Amino acid sequence: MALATPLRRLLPVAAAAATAPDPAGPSSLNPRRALSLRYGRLRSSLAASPEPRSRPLTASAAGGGRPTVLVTEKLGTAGLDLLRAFANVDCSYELTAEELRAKVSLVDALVVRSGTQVTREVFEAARGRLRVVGRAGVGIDNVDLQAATEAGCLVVNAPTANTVAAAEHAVALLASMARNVAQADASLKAGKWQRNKYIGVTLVGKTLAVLGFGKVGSEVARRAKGLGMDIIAHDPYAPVDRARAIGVDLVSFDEAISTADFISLHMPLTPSTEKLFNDETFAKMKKGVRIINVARGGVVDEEALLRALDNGTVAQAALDVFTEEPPPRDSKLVQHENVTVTPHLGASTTEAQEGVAIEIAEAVIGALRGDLAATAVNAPMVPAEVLSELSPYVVLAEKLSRLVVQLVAGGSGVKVVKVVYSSTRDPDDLDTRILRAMVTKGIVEPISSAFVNIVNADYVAKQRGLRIIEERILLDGSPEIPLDSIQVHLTNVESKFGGALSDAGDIRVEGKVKDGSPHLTLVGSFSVDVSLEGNLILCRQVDQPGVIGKVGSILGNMNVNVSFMSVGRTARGKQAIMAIGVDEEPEKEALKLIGDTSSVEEFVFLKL
Ligand SMILES: NC(=O)C1=CN([C@@H]2O[C@H](COP(=O)(O)OP(=O)(O)OC[C@H]3O[C@@H](n4cnc5c(N)ncnc54)[C@H](O)[C@@H]3O)[C@@H](O)[C@H]2O)C=CC1
Ligand SMILES: O=C(O)C(=O)COP(=O)(O)O
Repeated sequence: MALATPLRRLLPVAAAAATAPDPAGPSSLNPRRALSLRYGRLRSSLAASPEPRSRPLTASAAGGGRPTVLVTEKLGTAGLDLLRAFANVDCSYELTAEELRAKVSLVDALVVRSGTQVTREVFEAARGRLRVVGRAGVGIDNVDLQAATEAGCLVVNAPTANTVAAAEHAVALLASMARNVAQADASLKAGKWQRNKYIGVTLVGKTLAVLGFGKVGSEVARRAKGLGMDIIAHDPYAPVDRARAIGVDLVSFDEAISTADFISLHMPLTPSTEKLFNDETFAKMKKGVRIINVARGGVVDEEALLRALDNGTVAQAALDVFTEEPPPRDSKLVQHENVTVTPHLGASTTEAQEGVAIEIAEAVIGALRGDLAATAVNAPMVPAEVLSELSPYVVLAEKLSRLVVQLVAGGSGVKVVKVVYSSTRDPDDLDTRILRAMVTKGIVEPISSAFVNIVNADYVAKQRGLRIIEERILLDGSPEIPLDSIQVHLTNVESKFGGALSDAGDIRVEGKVKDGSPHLTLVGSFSVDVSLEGNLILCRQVDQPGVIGKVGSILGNMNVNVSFMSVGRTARGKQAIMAIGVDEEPEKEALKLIGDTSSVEEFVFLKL
């Protein structure tokens, strides 16, 4: 079975890592990244930029050291071992909502299953410290994703390790419902022998409609085919080819529910699937239909199901999930004689729980280290190869943006940022979402208390009324190198350094990656070439002998080490810009002396 393979390969490797944690850090703990579709390291994508305002995910908010992970529901031991090798782990089960809110501000990551409601109040109570929520399973309907995104908190799930378990449980419910296994078992244990009462129905030749033809749904279809059933499926987003390959016809919702003898639900709970099964839809079903729900209770209007069971439209139902979990003790649905129930056991096999625990532990550790998780639910999914290729440009985009925003004269209010990418690559071959996020980070963080990362960049930009316009210049040449240069323009703002204005009146800077590190290559209309490291002084002067020496001596006399210097001029004897990289921040006195130097017309000190 295709789905079993990654899991089989994962378990021995991860178990070895768990027994022999790498003392140097968790880098050896994530071998699976190479096996499945994982995403490469990208420190600044999540937080780890060198600026003090950023909060590296590895450091606890209490001041460095190991991060702290709160686990609120039972997790497989191999996953816990992985977490413990990397972080302080607090396993506190069955917390009340109030207890969870009290604890969450003390942790960097939270690991939950379906039983913990991670609400907006939880994110608010975290007061910015919580960086990652790991959902050890598939459904993330118990996590307020919008609130997580606004808080810049990454949500990751473990989408593959429990697929087979959920599919097997659906098939178990299908067969036991058809043969009244649970009811007959209870009857016999109560001392009865009711062979006539528990006559069942056969599965062979019956039509099963799979609603939601994703990972679990397609595995259910595969298995039910083996039982001799005819399978149809409805899923507005499923590829026809995948269905055809398993011998399943994709049909409309109405056709699926009106022709099926059995209906198995496998879609997520979302606003559009909530109570999708209601009086109206039950009325369209074949009389005597049987329903299995291993997805989410909320996709069914439970009152309507009860009515459909009572009037015989639905002959039987098998339910693993409920709108409210656990359901009320006196729930008429749970007590109904034609309903078979299990307490949300779909993912509960030993194998699935170990797999899920490892899958989520790896995702949480990766996220805390600053990797982009493959299973991020509220961040753009950028493949590993793309990330590793773009990583120097990610640094460049952020540095250029940090620099350009410092050139704005106070009170101008940045509203529009134009980012121009020059590349030999076709636009379809260059994914710039991560670069755009870093531009937002670079623009917003120096001028506000906001913390921006890949998770919340677009949200923060929108909230602040900041428009990021991306443009492309297609260059001739080989597409091996993803980008030649990045320009960042700020339009409709005044600059405190006139030399940074382009002919169009925008503040404009351009950078390139040289030998893997970011360089500033253009300021306004002046070509320069300085490494974007440390701090930078930009001076505009009339090009004439001696100016460089004078400024250099002022810095030298003040013990400020010059790391780079580059001069760009329009023409000999005309305007020039001197870009000086300095390791230390010069004293005010030194800056004043630079300003007083004859021929220096303006200057600005910038922190990168
Ligand atoms: N009972 C349990 O313990 C478990 C429950 N689940 C639940 O099963 C569900 C499916 O899980 P996976 O297959 O892993 O997810 P998946 O994301 O692979 O598949 C879900 C499918 O539902 C489809 N879908 C979305 N809206 C739909 C609609 N209106 N009508 C029909 N199809 C629609 C999607 O296109 C997707 O193909 C989730 O709700 C998950 O939480 C999963 C594992 C264990
Ligand atoms: O993975 C899912 O969506 C599940 O429903 C499993 O939930 P659980 O982790 O067993 O609480």
